Amino acid sequence: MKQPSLIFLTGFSGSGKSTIGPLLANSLGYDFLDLDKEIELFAAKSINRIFAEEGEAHFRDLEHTVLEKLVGRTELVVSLGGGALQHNPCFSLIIASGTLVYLHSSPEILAKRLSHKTDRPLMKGDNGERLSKEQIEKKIFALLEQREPRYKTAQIIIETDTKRIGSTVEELTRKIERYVRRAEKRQFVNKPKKHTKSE
Ligand SMILES: Nc1ncnc2c1ncn2[C@@H]1O[C@H](COP(=O)(O)OP(=O)(O)O)[C@@H](O)[C@H]1O
Ligand SMILES: O=C(O)C1=C[C@@H](OP(=O)(O)O)[C@@H](O)[C@H](O)C1
Ligand SMILES: [Mg+2]
Repeated sequence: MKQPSLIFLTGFSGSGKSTIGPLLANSLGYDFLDLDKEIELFAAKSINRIFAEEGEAHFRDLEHTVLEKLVGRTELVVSLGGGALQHNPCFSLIIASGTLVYLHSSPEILAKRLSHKTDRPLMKGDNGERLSKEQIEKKIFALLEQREPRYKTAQIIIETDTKRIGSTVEELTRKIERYVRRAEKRQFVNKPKKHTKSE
């Protein structure tokens, strides 16, 4: 059953899911999980090593395995990895289980935030070499074109480029509280009535 208060944060690498997630959970009074961190605990190895030693397909299977353990929970914020929605079993599970929130950032801002990072295997060259900011921007444009359609299926979409992190958290808290209240009310109204013996 879909749990409106099970909040999934999606968006491209660098959009702020892992940074904003815990702050948002605290503001909502919810628990928080970072799916990448849960995968690293489950696999007992870093994401870079999973990609290097077992490949992206295995990483996507791990994403699904770990996601299955947390669906059904309520009052929880989950920061997804940037590619989770592209794997059909994960996408189906996420949209059936909770509320999807898309943190939208421009490719230019994403490239700026990612240009000094080494912990995103997909932002490296084919031989694992570091890329220039321009090469990263090119990769972002290509991947975003593939991924944006599923990001945009989110029930809540928020711009992060020009806002301070605190403002994004405040705006998201208001939007999510309003959305969850209305969704839970709809579920209550549509809930099949129990027939008493006298009827
Ligand atoms: N709204 C923001 N403004 C400025 N820097 C940000 C913002 N969101 C994230 N960052 C920075 O961008 C980098 C990536 O953020 P992160 O939360 O890891 O993104 P994701 O989990 O979506 O890949 C981090 O260094 C973080 O501090
Ligand atoms: O874009 C992707 O496919 C990925 C994004 C990463 O998470 P972040 O979005 O937190 O960087 C992590 O799941 C992995 O490196 C794959
Ligand atoms: Mg992250």
